[in-house]
Amino acid sequence: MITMDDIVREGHPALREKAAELTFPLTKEEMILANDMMTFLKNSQDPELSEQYELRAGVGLAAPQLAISKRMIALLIPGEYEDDPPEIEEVMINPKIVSHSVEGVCLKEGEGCLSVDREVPGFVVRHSRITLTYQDVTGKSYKKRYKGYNAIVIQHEIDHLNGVMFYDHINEKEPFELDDQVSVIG
Ligand SMILES: Cc1nc(NNC(=O)[C@H](CC2CCCC2)CN(O)CO)c(F)c(N2CCN3CCOC[C@@H]3C2)n1
Ligand code: NI
Repeated sequence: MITMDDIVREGHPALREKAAELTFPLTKEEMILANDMMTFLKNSQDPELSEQYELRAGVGLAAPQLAISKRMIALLIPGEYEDDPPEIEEVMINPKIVSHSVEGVCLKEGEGCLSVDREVPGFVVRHSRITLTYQDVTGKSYKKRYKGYNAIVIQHEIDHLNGVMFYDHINEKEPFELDDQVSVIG
């Protein structure tokens, strides 16, 4: 199982590389990786297991964070209420933002990253609405639209596939500067 020991931290070259597209059918190893990434997110959101294995909670994970430079991300975004089904529970292969809004959005508390062992204060402004194409582990293609919190998480993960860290987006001089095209959520 994936633990925090498997997640590389800033300074590791994999976090600054452009990851390679996957081809289909996926290898057995790639299928196992997809499954292990989703299992990590589930474990990290489980109060007992996250404590037992000392996991930091995550709603997303990208393969480069495991030093695997492939375009694969896992998303496990809970529903609004305790017993709701997850908002997103998906492993996306070769995800691509094909269009996006002019308007921006950011999380009120800023962002963190499982590969960054420090707080980096500041607004991380992202597209508030995105249209995404991706494939699932069987190779089936999708084209979907996401907005708000879901769009933020997806963009954070796709950034990892392009060697971008969340703090690259923070305005160093004015970390909490906002223009009127940006809404603050969360
Ligand atoms: C927002 C949030 N970020 C958490 N961690 N950071 C991450 O997921 C990083 C990715 C996120 C950072 C900002 C946008 C994407 C991981 N990243 O580095 C991968 O690239 C959380 F854990 C979390 N939640 C809310 C839901 N809760 C359900 C119950 O379990 C606890 C969980 C806590 N919300
Ligand atoms: Ni991250």
